[in-house]
Amino acid sequence: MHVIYGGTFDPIHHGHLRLALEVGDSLGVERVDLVPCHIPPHRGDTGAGAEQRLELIRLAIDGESALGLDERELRRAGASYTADTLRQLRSELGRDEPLVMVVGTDAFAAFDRWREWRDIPELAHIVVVRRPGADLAPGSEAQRLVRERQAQSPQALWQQPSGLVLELDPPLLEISATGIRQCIADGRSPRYLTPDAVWQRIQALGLYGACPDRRV
Ligand SMILES: Nc1ncnc2c1ncn2[C@@H]1O[C@H](COP(=O)(O)OP(=O)(O)OP(=O)(O)O)[C@@H](O)[C@H]1O
Ligand SMILES: O=C(O)c1ccc[n+]([C@@H]2O[C@H](COP(=O)([O-])O)[C@@H](O)[C@H]2O)c1
Repeated sequence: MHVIYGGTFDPIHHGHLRLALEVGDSLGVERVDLVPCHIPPHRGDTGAGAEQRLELIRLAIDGESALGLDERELRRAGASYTADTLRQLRSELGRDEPLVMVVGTDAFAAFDRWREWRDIPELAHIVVVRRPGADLAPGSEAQRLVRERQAQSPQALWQQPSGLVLELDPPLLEISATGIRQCIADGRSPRYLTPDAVWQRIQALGLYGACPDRRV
């Protein structure tokens, strides 16, 4: 089974890292690959450039064998559409290997606005992680997909290559990249929200309004 977890990761934080470990444990896989967006299709400019976000992820997962980094979206020009990423992976993995994408309910709520979203369940399973305050709207396409394709257990995802939606409700850390960017812009330290190595590099690069001369 191949598991990917996509995001803007602007910047990566302990909420992302913890979630990836929780999902990997629940599914029984050895590794979850983080897939940073190059150009997010759905939001404005990022605070840090693609290569900078990538560098921060490398620092965050250094020495952690349960987390990997898949750089394919950064190597592709233009907006990073998930359907393109899954299609590429499917052709590499062959048609029988289970492929899983992980997404929080905040991002999945707008699933029917993703490019070629109807193709995605044919390419991969979807693990939807329930995030507090981001329930799927009743009657939405996202909720319909969860109902119609619901997997009864993580084991079910091992039995077929794609097509199921598994809801997970692991303990989550209430951390957001927006909160971290705001904290730094306000001149406060985001320590303990993101790995120390990430925060040190953010300061050294002066990202998100961090002042390189005033290390905290
Ligand atoms: N604290 C968290 N715990 C679990 N999942 C999270 C957490 N933060 C983000 N996610 C999930 O990680 C994926 C990537 O999220 P993203 O990179 O947008 O992070 P974010 O912290 O939500 O960023 P921003 O605040 O800029 O929107 C999404 O599927 C999102 O639901
Ligand atoms: O493919 C799309 O059209 C699409 C639209 C919105 C979001 N996504 C993906 O959803 C993932 C989470 O997005 P975000 O905004 O929470 O970082 C990330 O991998 C995005 O590429 C993908």
